[in-house]
Amino acid sequence: MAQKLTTQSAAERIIVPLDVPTMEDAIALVDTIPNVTFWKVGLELFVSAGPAILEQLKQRQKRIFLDLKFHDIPNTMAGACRAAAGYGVDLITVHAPAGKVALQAAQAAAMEGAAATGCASPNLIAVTLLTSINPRALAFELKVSLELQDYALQMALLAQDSGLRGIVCSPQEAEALRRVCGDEFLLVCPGVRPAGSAKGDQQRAMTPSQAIAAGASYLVIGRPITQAENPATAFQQICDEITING
Ligand SMILES: O=c1ccn([C@@H]2O[C@H](COP(=O)(O)O)[C@@H](O)[C@H]2O)c(=O)[nH]1
Repeated sequence: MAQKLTTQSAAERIIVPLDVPTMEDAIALVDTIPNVTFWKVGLELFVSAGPAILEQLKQRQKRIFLDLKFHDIPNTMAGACRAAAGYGVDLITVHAPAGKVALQAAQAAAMEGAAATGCASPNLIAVTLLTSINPRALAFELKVSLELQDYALQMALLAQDSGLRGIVCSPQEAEALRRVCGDEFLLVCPGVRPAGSAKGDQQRAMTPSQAIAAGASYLVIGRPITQAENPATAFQQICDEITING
């Protein structure tokens, strides 16, 4: 039976993305929600602010998910992961469809990059299928003939066979993937929406407590928190929802 979470342990399972255009906006947001312990730096902020934002987060003793979703040939993936691991971040993303040789090279290079800089090894995790893709887009735009759940499973197994520590997946696939990939494999789930909040571009969403019950290791929850009138209250309400309904 799943263990009941306390409010604090619920808070530690939520990663909040800093999807903002500047370093100043990012720092303001971090300081607005002091109870958030795990922040995600994605493409928008890293392209605009560079690695200096990672230093700011470390100074505040925050955990960091560097979500740059590398997808390239093996040599380039390896170089990017080696460099990213040198920042001393906790999680790094790549795309699973880059293929086994690229994923293995990325995993080995991340370990080398961490060792060379004396940083703790990051967990490299692979995006199975973006949570903005629905079954129709998978079939008719991406021309993938597998059912969405089967495709996500194949990508998860590819990541696991390549030696990665986990995946990014929708909470809708989490239960099946947890069953197949086992308890130690990290399932990091975006596409999480409290009941009644706008889905935006997320196509395969679940509520926070449903996602935890489905087996998610971490939830990535952005706009329902960061665009709320009071982000700290919105974060607290999500922690409470997980604690009460989980
Ligand atoms: O499949 C994926 C992979 C990454 N993301 C990222 O998660 C957050 C979600 O933000 P919301 O505001 O809660 O929608 C965002 O930074 C994405 O880049 C994802 O949504 N889906």
